[in-house]
Amino acid sequence: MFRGVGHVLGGKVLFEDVHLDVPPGTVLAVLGPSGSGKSTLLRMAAGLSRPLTGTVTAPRGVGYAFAEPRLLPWRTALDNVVFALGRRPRPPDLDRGRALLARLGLAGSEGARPGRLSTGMRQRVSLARALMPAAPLLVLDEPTSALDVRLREEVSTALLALGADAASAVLWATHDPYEAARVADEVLVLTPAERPRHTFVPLVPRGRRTPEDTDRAARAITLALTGPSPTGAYGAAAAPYAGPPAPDPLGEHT
Ligand SMILES: Nc1ncnc2c1ncn2[C@@H]1O[C@H](COP(=O)(O)OP(=O)(O)OP(=O)(O)O)[C@@H](O)[C@H]1O
Repeated sequence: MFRGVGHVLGGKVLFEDVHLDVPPGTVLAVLGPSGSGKSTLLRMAAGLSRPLTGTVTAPRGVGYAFAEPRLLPWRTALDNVVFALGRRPRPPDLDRGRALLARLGLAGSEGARPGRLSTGMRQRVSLARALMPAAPLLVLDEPTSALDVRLREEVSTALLALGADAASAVLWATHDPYEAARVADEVLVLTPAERPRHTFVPLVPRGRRTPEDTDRAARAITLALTGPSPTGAYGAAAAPYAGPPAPDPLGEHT
């Protein structure tokens, strides 16, 4: 997907020589301090902008949930969701749209316009819209940032079931190391250090991950975000995680 990608914005080098692949059915979480380039990298992955150096191969279909919901205010929640198809919705499309909204806790709000919804509800409508096309690439820019703790867990579980477990490749930007450690198969940290500008944190496959693995990985990610030597810090903690990701036995591929 990314081959030797580097980018500069406003005179600041955001990343350089990034190589990454996100296989179908897996989640790559992207973390980094505010302004480190997460959204920029996500837009490139979707083919919405070009890198200064290197190449990006974007798939044909992309479901994208931007950091701000960007809903059409004159359309209902359901109309906003099915709008993602870019064609006149058929009855099965409307059924799928309703089911996605229900899965994200919005049953009963299908007919509401965005102005009548809370910030967290609008965020979930935008997530349902991104899921609607069941695209090969799902890009989620801080998808749970407007949700309370309980909803964060519920919505991230639903996103995994409807995204990665349905065979999409998922790019998921977040500020939360614990969320990344729970949902991702691999983590890309845009580091505040000058060198390296980015580091990858591999994780125990989701189907085999214990709560202790998640806690350990969250600490490793936090170290990568803050520590001067992320590779060294993770190296010690990472030994039990080594090995390629195995298929998630809980995943229901359709
Ligand atoms: N159009 C632009 N022109 C110049 N600089 C820009 C432009 N867009 C973004 N930037 C800068 O690029 C950097 C990366 O921005 P980006 O939105 O990708 O960061 P981010 O990691 O997603 O941040 P946040 O966590 O705050 O959402 C920032 O320093 C930002 O100021």
